[in-house]
Amino acid sequence: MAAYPGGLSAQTAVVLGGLARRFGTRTVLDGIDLRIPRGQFVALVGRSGSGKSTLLRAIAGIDHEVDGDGEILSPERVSVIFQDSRLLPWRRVLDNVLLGLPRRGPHAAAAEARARAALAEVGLAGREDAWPSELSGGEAQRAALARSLAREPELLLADEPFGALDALTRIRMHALLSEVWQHHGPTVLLVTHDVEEAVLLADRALVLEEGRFCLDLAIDLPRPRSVKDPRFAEYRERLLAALGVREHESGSRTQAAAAGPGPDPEADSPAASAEVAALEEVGS
Ligand SMILES: Nc1ncnc2c1ncn2[C@@H]1O[C@H](COP(=O)(O)OP(=O)(O)OP(=O)(O)O)[C@@H](O)[C@H]1O
Repeated sequence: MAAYPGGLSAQTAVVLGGLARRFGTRTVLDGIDLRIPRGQFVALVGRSGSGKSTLLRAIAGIDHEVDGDGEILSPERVSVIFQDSRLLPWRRVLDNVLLGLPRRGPHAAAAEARARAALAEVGLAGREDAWPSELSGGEAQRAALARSLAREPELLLADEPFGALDALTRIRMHALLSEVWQHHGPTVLLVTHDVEEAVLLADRALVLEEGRFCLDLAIDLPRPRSVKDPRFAEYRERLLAALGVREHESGSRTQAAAAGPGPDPEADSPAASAEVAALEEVGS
């Protein structure tokens, strides 16, 4: 990626001009223009294979084979979380959160305090000495979020971080991410299949289709947000329409516009459904 003419301003976290990515003869990203203001929560939605992860990897600086112009906050201010927690199994939870942070010297005590505070913030106080194998899927993702928070990122890139979680855990994670964003105010780019996740959490939803954005939608809903708000349904329908999904195909709740991992069947039990309904207000 070449430097962007004009570069980042103090108000901008990401700026891309004509970003392209080809794999052999196949063009996956075809001239993406994007400017993300600092502090904005952006959801990146698209069908499976539309190039969401490819775009996130380009922004994260993991993929250097991209063409076009762009400028992103420097890597030490960017943190990435993935669908799997990527915790190192041979390190205890606290040591995972401390990865890459100073363990010795004048900044070690402050780093450990930040790591412990981040674990407390995600509800894992008391689990610092656990091994990753002792955590549930949701706890592991919370530990991954803590690892990001401990770095105090200005840009948080999240590639379907809740995609492998059951419905109930996913809703709890929505509330947690919403709180974290409101408390710390990082810029967030969240890749998701789930249009309801996008409308619950984001200020802006981008729909990627055939290598370009076919919709750039400002989501102007007050927080805390509820799926029961009639305007919520309007945003949801607009996103589904952009994805080419008709209402009767979309199902009742949080249906992915494209194939993704299904919810845990146990989460659809009557007790779980009641809890889901109670939890559906994010950020409340
Ligand atoms: N390293 C690679 N080599 C060749 N093709 C690739 C490579 N990485 C991605 N692709 C292709 O690029 C396209 C976009 O992939 P990408 O993972 O970005 O899609 P996605 O929108 O994130 O999909 P999903 O929602 O299923 O995760 C896919 O067709 C994929 O096969």
